[in-house]
Amino acid sequence: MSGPVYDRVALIGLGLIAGSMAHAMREKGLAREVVGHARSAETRAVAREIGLVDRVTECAAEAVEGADLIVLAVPVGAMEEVAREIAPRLKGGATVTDVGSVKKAVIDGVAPHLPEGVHFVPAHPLAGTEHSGPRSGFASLFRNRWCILVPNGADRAAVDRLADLWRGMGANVDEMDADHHDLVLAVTSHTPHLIAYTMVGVADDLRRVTDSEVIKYSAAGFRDFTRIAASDPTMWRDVFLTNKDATLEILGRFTEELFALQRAIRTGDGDHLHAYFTRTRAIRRGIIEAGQDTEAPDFGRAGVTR
Ligand SMILES: NC(=O)c1ccc[n+]([C@@H]2O[C@H](COP(=O)([O-])OP(=O)(O)OC[C@H]3O[C@@H](n4cnc5c(N)ncnc54)[C@H](O)[C@@H]3O)[C@@H](O)[C@H]2O)c1
Ligand SMILES: O=C(O)C(=O)C[C@]1(C(=O)O)C=C[C@@H](O)C=C1
Repeated sequence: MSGPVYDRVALIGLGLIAGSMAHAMREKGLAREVVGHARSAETRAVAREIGLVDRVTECAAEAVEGADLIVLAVPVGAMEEVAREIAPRLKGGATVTDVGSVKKAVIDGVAPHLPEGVHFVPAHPLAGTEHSGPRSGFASLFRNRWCILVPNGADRAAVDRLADLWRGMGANVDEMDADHHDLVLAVTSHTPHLIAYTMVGVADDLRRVTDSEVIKYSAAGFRDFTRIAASDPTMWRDVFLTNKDATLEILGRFTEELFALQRAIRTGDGDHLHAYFTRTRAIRRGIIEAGQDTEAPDFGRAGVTR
């Protein structure tokens, strides 16, 4: 990609995702100017200290003035409030996007506030870490990861331009409708996070029995759970409050399967357990063979046998 995709980009909320976008856009020269708004004086001070963006504003509406692309990078539950605040100052022809982990609730909250002539192209980069805040971003976060756009009838040229920005930051781009996105993410991200939170909570409840052994001897599986369970509480509270139906649907299925496995353990039904684990192992192997786990170590691929 050559040259900037947008002249001025405004980032609202300067945390992990906005910070990573700022680093990536700067590294690849994708925007002529990046303006950032943060609510707290502390975040604004850090953003200035590390030179995260070209200009930091105290007021969200001031940040979006004259911007060609406005990125809402706040927790899902704060999107509507921010949209209401910036709406009167948006430039005609500008594109508003968001990076929220849930799409239907964001569309319902944001779209009604945007004036005619402003394009709204919701997006969700499937990339993150358990860290948050203005120091947590890094330029390579989106490299070889998916970014899902949810155009919802938006102007084609505006959608394609946003797709160019995400590709410029290293992501692969796909499109989906909002309900489908929310169901897929309930399976691949939201419910797994809830399970990790629960498992770490259970271990913590048992800490008097196990002392610190759970942490000391934690094998890779539990260590991964603790990493996931360290994710931002505000962000995840909002995810579950706004993707309620899909998460409850998947949780219902999950508990049915869990009860079946629990029964197999109690009754000593080894065939059931073996057949189940064989099926799930094939799924992991399929992901690696399709080259869809870019972080899998080589020995993971080499270990795939039929
Ligand atoms: N962390 C991830 O793994 C990840 C991945 C993909 C998408 N997302 C989504 O991206 C969005 C941002 O997440 P993040 O990880 O960058 O979070 P973060 O906590 O690192 O940053 C969010 C920032 O928004 C600010 N904020 C909160 N309410 C605000 C308001 N009303 N006005 C202005 N600023 C406000 C917070 O102070 C914080 O600085 C969320 O909607 C999240 O669902 C997160
Ligand atoms: O790796 C992590 O820390 C993440 O959990 C990132 C993750 C995910 O579930 O994959 C979390 C939430 C997002 O909306 C997108 C990505």
